[in-house]
Amino acid sequence: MRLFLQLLFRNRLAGFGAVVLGVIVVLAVLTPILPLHPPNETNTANRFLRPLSEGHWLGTDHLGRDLMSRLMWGTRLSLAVGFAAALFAGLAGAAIGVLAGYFGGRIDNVTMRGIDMLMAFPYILLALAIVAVLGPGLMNALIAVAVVNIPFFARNIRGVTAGIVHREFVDAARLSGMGNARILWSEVLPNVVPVIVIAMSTTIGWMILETAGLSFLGLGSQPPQADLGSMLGEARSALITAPHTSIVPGAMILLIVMSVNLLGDGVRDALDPRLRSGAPSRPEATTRVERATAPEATESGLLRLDRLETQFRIGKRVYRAVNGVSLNLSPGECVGLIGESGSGKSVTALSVMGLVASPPGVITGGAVRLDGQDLIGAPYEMLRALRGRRVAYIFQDPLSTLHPLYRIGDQLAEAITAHQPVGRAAARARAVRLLEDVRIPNPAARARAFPHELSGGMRQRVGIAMALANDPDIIIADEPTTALDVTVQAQVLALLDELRRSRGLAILFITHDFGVVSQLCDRVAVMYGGRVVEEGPTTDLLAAPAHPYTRRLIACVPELGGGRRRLAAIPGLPPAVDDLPPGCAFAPRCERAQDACRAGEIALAGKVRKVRCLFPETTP
Ligand SMILES: Nc1ncnc2c1ncn2[C@@H]1O[C@H](COP(=O)(O)OP(=O)(O)OP(=O)(O)O)[C@@H](O)[C@H]1O
Repeated sequence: MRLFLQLLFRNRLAGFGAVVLGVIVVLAVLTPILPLHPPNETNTANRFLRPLSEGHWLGTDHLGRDLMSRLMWGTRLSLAVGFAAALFAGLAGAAIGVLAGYFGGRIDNVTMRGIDMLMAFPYILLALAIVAVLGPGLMNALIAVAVVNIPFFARNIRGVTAGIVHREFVDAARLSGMGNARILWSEVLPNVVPVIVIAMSTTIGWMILETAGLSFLGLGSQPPQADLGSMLGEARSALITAPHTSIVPGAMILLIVMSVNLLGDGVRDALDPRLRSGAPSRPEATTRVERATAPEATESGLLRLDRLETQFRIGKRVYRAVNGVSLNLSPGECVGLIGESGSGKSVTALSVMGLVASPPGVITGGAVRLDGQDLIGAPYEMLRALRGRRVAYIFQDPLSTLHPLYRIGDQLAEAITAHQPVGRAAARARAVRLLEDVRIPNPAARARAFPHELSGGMRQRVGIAMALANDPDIIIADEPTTALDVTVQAQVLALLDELRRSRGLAILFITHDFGVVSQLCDRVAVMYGGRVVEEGPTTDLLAAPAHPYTRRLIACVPELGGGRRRLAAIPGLPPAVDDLPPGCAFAPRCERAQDACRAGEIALAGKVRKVRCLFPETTP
């Protein structure tokens, strides 16, 4: 709740809306005890008094009634009707939507066709028809406004529910023996409630306006009772001679609807978890760069990362995800980047092509040089031309990177035409050849399949084919085999190794599996708390790890046939990157740590074997 309020008030307009609406609601609630004239007390001798007249701050109307009093009572009524209509429409629409989306089939068909019929009538005409049948009156206006808004909620919620019911956690609930009612209550509803709240918060303003509209036409509140719409309706005839009688209720409607809408937008942004980590704005096309100067190039290489720093800034917190990483990748070389979850491997990889989402990501220092050319801060068009063509990515879960509604052949062809001026037929033929290259059986037929029709291993091969589509020089593979079983994993690794050798590809391979590293990588860099703590040729590093963290990490790996060896889990937890300790980040978990380790910066020392440790296990 605190986080929600923080996010809400970080959006200044939403905060303004909340304050204005809060004041109006408090005044409306307190109206019966405020020292006001009775709202319906007429005094024709005092007709159309101007604002700031004695005893009547806002003046009087055509019957001499105090406008301030009528405004407060009218606001109270309009707010109550607007909120009640939104609540009614929201609950009824959500109930219909959840049931239709969850049960699908005939229930969905019947209810949604009914909803379609309601939507086929012009909105206001339907409201007028309902009031005509029920008769004029505020309660009937409320019912009419609520009913015409039910389809909006029903359709929205039905769509969200239909998307949720096929998700794995709902299947798991079914498998665990839960009944429909329990699944609806504990699995579906919690996912739908934020959508209902968001839809309600953004429609309350409309409902207040619509009720005011019906009252304006004489179909809502009936004299002498005042709501904002009926006040406007009564003031219509004196619009020119006594404009304040219209301006007062009109300004209040404007204030209420504006503040409700601003607040509703803020609630929507604050409830949307995707917007929580960043300002409610569109992500930038490349990662934002706030770098003072680029460091001097120290070594040459195909891809060279020099003291790269990437942070996430969320409110006042700064997460130093990548904290001065240097790496070198030569043509045909495979470098492994290994470390515990959260050590900054993926953010390092994404920073290379400016793919870290901004906000909240910012590259604050260092350089990424491709053939000597610095890519940090490069124009978007240049990065776009390089992405996929010179540097391609393979991600862990191909199901989330492949478009579910397009055939894989078409997606591959699209990746090709994004960078190469070839026709559709040539791109399709090349797509089939790529599938063949990654050893997919019957590639021509498979090119016509959708991603969900392939097995996990095959999907990952498609991911590799996609990365190869434009003959890149470098592939950055972010845990491409983690989701696969060991046999498929071995096949995919063998394929990557073969492709590397046959095409001279350089590979940056991110993993937390030393077995994979030893199979594939020439060199390996170990990351901890956003920094490289050890680096060197794979065989040397595995045979004699120098950093205590590397040694402990290797000791965590179970060995087949290794007897009843005790698995040594590393005590403690990885550091929070928004609160890194001074000195060595591993010191709090290290049995060799001494005071000097906590005193200050420790350099990555060495030439071929490098280690960032004052008391290494072995001298590299
Ligand atoms: N959008 C974000 N907002 C805030 N912090 C983030 C965001 N993305 C990543 N981080 C933080 O950056 C740090 C590095 O994350 P990263 O994804 O690079 O870790 P990783 O080593 O690749 O882990 P894994 O092996 O689990 O993928 C983590 O502490 C993570 O919490």
